[in-house]
Parts: sequence; structure tokens; C-alpha cells
Amino acid sequence: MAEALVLRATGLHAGYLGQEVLRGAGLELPTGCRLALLGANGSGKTTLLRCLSGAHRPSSGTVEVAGNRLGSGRGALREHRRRVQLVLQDPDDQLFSADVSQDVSFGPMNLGLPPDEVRARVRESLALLGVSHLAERPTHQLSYGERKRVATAGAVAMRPEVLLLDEPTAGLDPAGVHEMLAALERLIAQGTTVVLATHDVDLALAWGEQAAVVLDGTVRQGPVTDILADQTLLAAARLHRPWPLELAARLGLGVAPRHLDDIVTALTTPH
Ligand SMILES: Nc1ncnc2c1ncn2[C@@H]1O[C@H](COP(=O)(O)OP(=O)(O)OP(=O)(O)O)[C@@H](O)[C@H]1O
Repeated sequence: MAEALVLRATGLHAGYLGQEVLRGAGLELPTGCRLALLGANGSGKTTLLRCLSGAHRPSSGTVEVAGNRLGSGRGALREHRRRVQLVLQDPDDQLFSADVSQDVSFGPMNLGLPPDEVRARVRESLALLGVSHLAERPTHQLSYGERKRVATAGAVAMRPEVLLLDEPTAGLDPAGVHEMLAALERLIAQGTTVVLATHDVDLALAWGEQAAVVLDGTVRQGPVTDILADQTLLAAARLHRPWPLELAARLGLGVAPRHLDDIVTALTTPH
């Protein structure tokens, strides 16, 4: 049986005044999948994420969530945004309220949920992102990494089926990256399907099951080890081969490792 798709986009054409960025882009996201989205600066990753979330209207093409096609009516858009949440690269584009709890409660309150339910969702999403201790803090006092996790908590409080993250680890220190990825593991364990846009090919290989590369207005998608081993595609998209695949190729290991442990296993397992 074919895998169930939670999200599917086909034939997207989208852009801005005088510039078409996406020219027939498509994406298929199986339920529960973790997909790394890659592409050069300006290739259209954010534009694609905005189309998938309903924040940007393509001039043609379709976006479907669990078989429901995104229409142009306000009700349909509202329902789509409840199911698909986008977290922007810059948290300051997303945080507006005076304190953290208020900010995270914004989405659930807009859904018209009762106050107890809103409070429960705020608690839950702050805990999932590992930032419960920041609940009462003014948002403007937070560090960049804290603001990124609080902005993500705001999206998580909507309990979306699909979470689209635009460069969630960019600008974070190594511990911050680790904390963000640990938070994503908790969300994935709860059944959330995650798309993570990044320029970090090593992270994409280690984290993703599938990868998609935006190139010339279209998308090339497949298993992460296939996509990130395709030297022609990588060069065209101004990306380099992730180090585990590079090392395995140079050592002639004949495997497609995603992590250091895979290489150690390949080197220490007798043939
Ligand atoms: N609001 C906008 N108005 C006009 N042009 C825009 C707008 N947003 C993006 N663009 C243009 O669309 C193109 C694609 O931008 P987009 O942000 O989608 O790329 P990206 O792959 O996410 O880039 P990066 O990796 O640098 O974040 C770029 O040429 C950009 O200048």
C-alpha cells in the first residue's frame, strides 16, 4: 500500500512582482516523515514554505493537506493554518506580545479555545520546547536562541499536523542546536510531520529521512542519502557532499553512512 501523504503540493508557480521564483514546484510529504529542505540562497525555500503554509498564494498549482485542497476562502485558509504551521527564520518576525506566555497563547486564543485549554496548550508547548522556565519573561529580554524556541512553541501550541521550520538552527550555538533538535524529536515522537529548511548538508543527512532541493524553480525530492549523494545536483544547488558520504567515498566503503557511528561500524565489521 502506498504511504499516506499528509501534505502534497503540485505544479506550484509563485513569486513576487515581476519575478517568478517557483516554476512548477511540487513536494510530497508522507505522514510522520522528516524532510530536510535545501537550496542555494534565493532559490525559493522560504517561498515554497510560505505557499505550503497558506501564507503566500501561488499563481497556479495546488496544496493539499490530508487530501483537502487549500482554497482561497478565509475559512479554508484558517483551517489549513491550524493544520500546517510555519516558523519563520527570524523569531522577531513572529514574536509580538509582551511576555512569553502571552505570545504562545496568541494562536490558541485565536482559535476561540476556552481559557483553561489555552493555558494547557501554552504549558505543553513550552515544555516540549524545553522553555517552561521562560514563561513569565518579557520576550524582548530573551536571547536569540530562546526567542527561536519560543517562536516555535507558538506554532506548536496550535497542535499542527505539519510543522514547517525555516532554518531553525541557523545562528544557534552548538548547545542551542542540540536543544532545538531534541525539541523536534519530542514533537516527532508525538506524531508531528516536520519540514526543516537548512543550508547545513551534514544536519540534513543526519536528521532527514527525505531531502528536497529547490533548484531553478522546481524541487528534486528523494531519500536523503540518494539526494545528498547526487554530485551533479549538489553542484547545481551550490551545496557540497556531506562529510560522512565524502569520507565513505574516499575510503571506498561502499555504504551510505549518515552518522559517525555508521562509518565506525562499516570500518570495524569484518566482511
Ligand atoms: N517579499 C518579497 N518581495 C519580493 N521578492 C522577494 C520577497 N521575498 C523573497 N523574494 C525574492 O524571491 C527569491 C526567493 O527568495 P526566498 O526567500 O524564497 O529564497 P530562500 O531559498 O529561502 O533564500 P535564503 O536561503 O537566502 O533564505 C529571492 O530572489 C528573493 O529576493
